[in-house]
Amino acid sequence: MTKIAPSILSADFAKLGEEIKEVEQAGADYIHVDVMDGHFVPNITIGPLIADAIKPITDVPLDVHLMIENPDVYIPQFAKSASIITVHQEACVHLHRTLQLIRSHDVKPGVVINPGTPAEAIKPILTEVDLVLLMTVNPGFGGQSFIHEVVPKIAQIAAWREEMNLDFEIEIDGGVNEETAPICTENGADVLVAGSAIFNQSDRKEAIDQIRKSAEK
Ligand SMILES: O=C(CO)[C@@H](O)[C@H](O)COP(=O)(O)O
Ligand SMILES: [Fe+2]
Repeated sequence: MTKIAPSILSADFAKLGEEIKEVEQAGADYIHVDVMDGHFVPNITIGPLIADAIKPITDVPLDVHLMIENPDVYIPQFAKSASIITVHQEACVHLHRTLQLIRSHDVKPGVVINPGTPAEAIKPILTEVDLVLLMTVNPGFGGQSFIHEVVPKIAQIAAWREEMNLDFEIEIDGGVNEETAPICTENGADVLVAGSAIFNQSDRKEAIDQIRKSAEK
């Protein structure tokens, strides 16, 4: 079954705990936590203190998406609450070492690439990851439109996974909704991040069910 990871970037931060409980009860598979530093991307969001505060209120694994420069400095802090930590290839000078650092903290390592980065940039480290996250928007903000030109990269990563006999998950992030979800899964995606398509709806269960149903059509 397709996994759904609600991005709390689009939640109401004044009642974040309730928002997380609601998507947990609605069947969320991961809670997607977007961490932005105002340098790697032009926005500032959540730090480790918020991730620590969320952790004890939910049984859903935290999928922490680091959109920050020098992620190595902050990995030990996020490792206290995260089940998965993803780092951008574009932000890592020593990507292989950073992925090993994440695993050394007993957290699943994942790698992310922006829409403008070719799949080839991460081929040499696919053996090191539990998850590949493909951005279908330029990172920094929720509510943007899905960039369709990324779709062939989903299929490419899925093909390499099979050829190399690996079993990492493929996650898609940005502009995922009922219309774009099936395009992702048809091409090999296992996990769909959705922020505005879930939190902008009053009935979060209905929103998650609809995305999952259309993803599996
Ligand atoms: O990482 C990011 C944005 O940089 C995402 O996780 C967004 O938060 C997804 O939001 P929607 O496009 O689903 O509204
Ligand atoms: Fe994200």
